[in-house]
Parts: sequence; structure tokens; C-alpha cells
Amino acid sequence: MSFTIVPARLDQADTLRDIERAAQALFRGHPAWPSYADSPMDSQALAEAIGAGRVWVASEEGGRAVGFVGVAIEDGEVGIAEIDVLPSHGRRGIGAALLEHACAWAAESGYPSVVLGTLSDVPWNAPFYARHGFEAIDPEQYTPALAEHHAHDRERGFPMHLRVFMRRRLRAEPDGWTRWPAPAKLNLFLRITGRRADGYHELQTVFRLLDWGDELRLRVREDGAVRRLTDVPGVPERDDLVVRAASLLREYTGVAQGAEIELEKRIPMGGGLGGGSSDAATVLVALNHLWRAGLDEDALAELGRRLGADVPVFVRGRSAWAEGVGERLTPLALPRRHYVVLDPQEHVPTTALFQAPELTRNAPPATISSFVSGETTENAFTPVVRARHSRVAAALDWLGRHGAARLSGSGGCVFLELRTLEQAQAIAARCPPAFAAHVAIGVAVSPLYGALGRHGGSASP
Ligand SMILES: C[C@@](CO)(OP(=O)(O)O)[C@H](O)COP(=O)(O)OP(=O)(O)OC[C@H]1O[C@@H](n2ccc(N)nc2=O)[C@H](O)[C@@H]1O
Ligand SMILES: Nc1ncnc2c1ncn2[C@@H]1O[C@H](COP(=O)(O)OP(=O)(O)O)[C@@H](O)[C@H]1O
Repeated sequence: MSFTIVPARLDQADTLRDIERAAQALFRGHPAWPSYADSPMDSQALAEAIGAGRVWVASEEGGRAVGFVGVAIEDGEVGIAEIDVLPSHGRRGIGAALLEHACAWAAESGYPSVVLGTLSDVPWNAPFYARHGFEAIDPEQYTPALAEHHAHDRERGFPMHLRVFMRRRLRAEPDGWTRWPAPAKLNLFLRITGRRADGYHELQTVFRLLDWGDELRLRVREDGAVRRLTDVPGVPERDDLVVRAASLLREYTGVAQGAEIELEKRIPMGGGLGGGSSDAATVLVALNHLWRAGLDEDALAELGRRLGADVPVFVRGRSAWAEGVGERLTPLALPRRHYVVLDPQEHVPTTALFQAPELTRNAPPATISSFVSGETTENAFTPVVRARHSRVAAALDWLGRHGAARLSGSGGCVFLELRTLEQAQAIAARCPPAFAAHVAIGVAVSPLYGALGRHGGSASP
């Protein structure tokens, strides 16, 4: 029997919980059984991990999920949060393949190690992980996250004499692939203050970067070719901003190398979350590093601006106040906030909206202080998009029942800002099936720079 390992889909969450339950049943009679049975995976946390691309399933031919692995980042290393295989499918190498998949993901992402908690006396636990290069961690050496897991296990009545935390040190992937995040953005407000001679609009906005987004895999090619290996519906290879970014960087720097690019798209395209722009910025920053092209941030941001108005903020990697067409940036320290982002799954064309006669394009300039005080939160596109796109209007209305819902960029995604993760999760959990909901945290510094640091570059923009 053959199987494949692919990112989990949200509609598989219940199946994964069933697999967990079936796998745990093997522990019946073991002293760990009561605490396992008492603490199944939290469904909202599982949905978020799937949405973040941190869960992979092993599927049989025909698509049935028979096992899965989920990871979380803790203290700068990757933790195996859960790994389960249906007992009926045990002893076929599925668990080993899932474990290796998670370790390869961690190595490509530049993490130094993978950790997990397991049972010392169960043959398919600690001895299995030891065969895969994991070593027991001395309790004296626990990281804060492991110490917390340990304390939590004790509290829930876990048999602590059998508890063992293990770590595997990683080496760079031998095939040369590296992984890089491309975060989404929200526009916390957007005002159009004028129109330039070239037809572009002068605007003011606040870009809030999120900890959630697309993921790119990059590998240097020595023959100078730039290739996208992933099909993106509606975007031919040569038009893809990732290919255009790589080609522009090559031409500008005269670097002889090329690149292979794979894309894991999660950010809805044309959703006002800046997905294509962020992908392009990630390619610029990552290939500048991998090709040792040596451009500084200003030069990369300028190349980014040639690709699109939203690219520079992702290159600079800080949530910011923006003016001009979005390239004049002032980093902004924003309070820690959580967001529910709804995708109404309706494509909203940016160019047509900028051309809409009813768009207010001569607003008086706002000030940073009027934004910080909470006075300025409007988005100039909202009335235009509401009138033209009924699904976006419905998403604004639904989310608006829970607070001050806003449009991001030219839409169609809409969002609500919340103080706590729990508030955001509770709203996302009630989201009608017509919209896709994501929960994300606003970040001061882009996760792209964390990845650059892990890959040996500078971790701060
Ligand atoms: C509205 C915003 C707000 O962040 O975001 P999105 O909704 O696209 O995410 C941006 O200004 C969009 O930036 P971006 O999507 O990079 O735009 P570009 O590719 O440069 O331009 C697409 C088209 O939009 C129009 N455009 C764009 C930016 C701008 N300041 N004035 C414009 O008039 C132009 O007609 C241009 O041809
Ligand atoms: N790598 C890419 N990802 C997404 N869109 C891309 C990409 N390359 C080119 N595009 C084009 O850019 C358009 C805008 O995409 P995107 O940046 O995701 O949305 P928005 O500008 O609304 O925030 C897409 O509709 C698509 O035609």
C-alpha cells in the first residue's frame, strides 16, 4: 500500500480527531491512558494549526487520511505537538514517514532541532524516536517551554516516571531546499489623498503585518534559470510575482545563479492581504541572501516598489505607517492585537476599484496621532466595495455584529481587531461556512526576518 504526505485541509479536522482517538485507544490499561483520554486536541487550536500549514496528513490512494503530524514552534525550535497513525495502519512506516516529513520541514525552515514528549516504556514511543535520531533531554536542560509542558503533565496526573522529552539535532537539507514565510498584511485604515500624473494614487495607510501567510520553498540553480514548480490557478509562471522578483534581482545584480521556487499559497489571491506582494518580497530578501548578492534593504525595497506598491513594506518587514503609493514607510509600534480575518471568497479587482468614479480620492491627510488615538479607522474602498460586491458586504455585516469590522486594502477580505486570542477564536469558530475564517496575531517584525536569521542572515530588518 502506498501513501502520500500532504498539508492537512480544514475539512479533515474531525477525521484527525478520530485518528487521535483510535491511536490513543492503544494506551488503554497504561498509566498514561487517563490523562490522554482526558485531553484530546482542542478543535480550535487544531483548525488554526491546519490554517497555518503546520499539520500534514498521510493519505492512502483514494485520499483517505490514515495518520497525521502537527508541529508548533517553541523557544526557537520545532515541537511535535501530535503524531498519530490509525492502529489498523501501524507497522507500515507511516509514522516514520510523517516524523521525517516534519523534521525535513523544520530543517528547510532553518530550525536547529525538533523536540517531543513521549513515554519511555512504550515500544512505539521513546525507542521508536531513538531509532530516528532523538535523544532524551536531561531535565536540567529543559527549555522554558519544556519545563512548562512538564509542569502541565504533572498537573494532569501523567505518570511522570515514564515521561521523557527528546530532541533531534538537524542538519541543513542535503537537497538544498530552504523554506521562507511570506506573511499577510492588513490595512488598519486607508485614505486616498490624491492622484499622481502617472495615474497612481497617493494614499495613507497603516500596514499591520501578521504571523500568518504563504510559504515558499527556494533552491538555488547554477544554470541561471528561474523556475516556478507549482501551478497557481490564474497566474502563468512568467507573470507570477515570485518569478518576476527573482528575474529582476538577477538582472539588477548580475548574479549568474538562478532558482527553483515552490509556493504554498494560503493567502487568498486578490483578497487585499498582499499575498502576491509578500511572496515577491520574500523572494527578493531570500535570494539576495542565498545568492550572496549583497543588496541592502533600501535597494531591495526599491526593487520591490517596481513590482508593486505593497512590496516595500514586506521587504522592510515592519508594521508601518505608509504614505506615497505605500513606499514611504515609518515603522509603527502597535499594541499586541489578535485578528479574525474573513475571506468572503469573492475576487475584488484592485485596478477597477482605484478607477471607480465614486471613490473618494481627495481626502484631507490624516496624522499618525489621529490613527493612534483611534479616530481614523476608515477605508476609502469600503463604500465602493460594499456597493459592488455583495459577499464582501455580507461578511462585513456578519463580522460587524461582533465589533468594528473593517475592509483590508481594496478587499475582499475583512477583519476585526481583538485584544485576546480567545475572543478571536470564539468568533472564528462561529463563522458561517460561506466565509473562510483565519485567526492571526499582528507582529512588529515580519517572520521573514526570523527565517533570514535562522538561515544565517541578519534577523532584524
Ligand atoms: C490597495 C492596496 C493597499 O495596501 O492593497 P491591496 O488591496 O492590493 O492588497 C495597495 O495600495 C495596492 O497595492 P498593489 O496591489 O501592490 O498594487 P499594484 O500592483 O502596484 O497596482 C495595481 C493597480 O492599482 C492601481 N493603484 C495601485 C496603487 C496605488 N497607490 N494607486 C493606484 O492607482 C493602479 O491602477 C495599478 O495598476
Ligand atoms: N505569487 C502570487 N500570488 C498571488 N497573486 C499573484 C502572484 N503573482 C501574481 N499575482 C497576481 O496578483 C494579483 C493580486 O494578488 P495579491 O497580492 O494576492 O492580492 P492583493 O493585491 O489584493 O492583496 C492576483 O490576483 C494575481 O493575479
